[in-house]
Amino acid sequence: MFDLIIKNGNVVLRDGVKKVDIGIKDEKISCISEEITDDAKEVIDATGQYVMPGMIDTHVHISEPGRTEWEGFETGSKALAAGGTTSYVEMPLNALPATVNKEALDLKLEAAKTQNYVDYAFYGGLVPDNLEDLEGLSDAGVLAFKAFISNCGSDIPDDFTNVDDYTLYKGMQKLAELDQILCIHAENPDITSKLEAEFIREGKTSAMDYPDARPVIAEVEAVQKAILLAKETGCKLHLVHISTSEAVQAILKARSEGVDVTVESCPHYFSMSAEDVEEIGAYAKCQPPLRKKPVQEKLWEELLNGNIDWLTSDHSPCTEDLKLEADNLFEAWGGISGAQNNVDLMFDLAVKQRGLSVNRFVELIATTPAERFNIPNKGEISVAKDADIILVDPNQSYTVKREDLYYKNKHSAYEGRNIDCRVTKTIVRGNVVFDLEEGIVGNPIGKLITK
Ligand SMILES: NC(=O)NC(NC(N)=O)C(=O)[O-]
Ligand SMILES: [Zn+2]
Ligand SMILES: [Zn+2]
Repeated sequence: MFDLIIKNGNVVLRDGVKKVDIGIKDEKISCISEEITDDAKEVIDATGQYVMPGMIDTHVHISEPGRTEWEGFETGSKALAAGGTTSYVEMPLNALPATVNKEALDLKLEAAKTQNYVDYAFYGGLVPDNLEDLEGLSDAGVLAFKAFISNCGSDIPDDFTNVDDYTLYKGMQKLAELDQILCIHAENPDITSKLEAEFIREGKTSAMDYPDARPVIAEVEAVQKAILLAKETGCKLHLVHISTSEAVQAILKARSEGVDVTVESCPHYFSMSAEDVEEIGAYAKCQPPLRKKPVQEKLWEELLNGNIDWLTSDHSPCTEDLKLEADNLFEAWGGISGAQNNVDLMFDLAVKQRGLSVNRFVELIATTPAERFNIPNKGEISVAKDADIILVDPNQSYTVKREDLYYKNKHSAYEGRNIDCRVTKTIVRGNVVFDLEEGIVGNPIGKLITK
């Protein structure tokens, strides 16, 4: 007797898409077979839909505690569930205090405990003056670490701060010893902050000016620095939200020379360009910036050629006033609320419109991040793995509407956009947590994942 059987779906397995049934028992996938006729407490008919592992979103900012008016674990994890994410890793910045020592992590753990609808894990931060705290964070189970080679732009005392070169060097040495991955936001802070100031002085603050104030070279230079230090220290490196082909190429070159480095990008870099920001406005502002069309097209080539390892949302929410009340785009909060539209949007754009294979898509959203972050029980539909499964209907279309968003602040750069694909069910360890008809189902059953 199974707890749940998913029947008749096009199941995305490692070696191809197959029409098979999936039997789930005690939160795990216990049987995959052409036809399962056994009894089950519940049967889901997935005819006409893809059945794939849920997204593992390794880049989410939930700002709780401390900035709960921006986002919280309950609302954020509901949005993730509704968008087809079954696990996420929470960034060490935007909450107050930032997650840069064990005490701050404990506050996160306490706040997260009873509110998550999907499984979750945490990053620790690497900031100036916390070299002594890295081991404690590692021992407490953070999945990886995060640093900024970029301006964090906050002078609030408990907020996150970017690393200086000394901290980066010493931190990487320490993280190599601890066998931890360091994830880096890479944009040269000197170039970007001084260029931005210059552009503002000259009144050049349009959507098309913004990427020029944070130019491609700022990303490439910071990526090169990170690579150089990773090579020297032996630290495992991951570059987050990469926005340019040039940076991807630098990473590929380093990997071919033996550096242990991976790279992510985000749906917004593929779904919107600087030209679109002119219409959408500050909702679509982020760092690194959305690029102009020709730059974006080169990033698309990298994705389609298999050169980007995985996709993340970089869900970086805020209250609406920080988007709307800024004097100009340069002053608005940089961060896009995107947790709820990753799977459907990218399936539409990459698989349906540009011919990416469904198997490659699943590697990008689930299999590769699970392997890189060493989450051995997730990321794949195979026997004995956690039953973290989503149903994706490639034949449904819908328009993104404010009232359907679960975010604490219901704004999105995608509001009004039509998406030709839809997540219809999200299942976390065998529990349906989202159903298109019913919305969020049941209680917050999300569990902590530790290293
Ligand atoms: N403080 C942030 O959340 N920053 C984030 N903001 C973006 N991406 O615009 C990020 O990941 O850098
Ligand atoms: Zn970042
Ligand atoms: Zn981020």
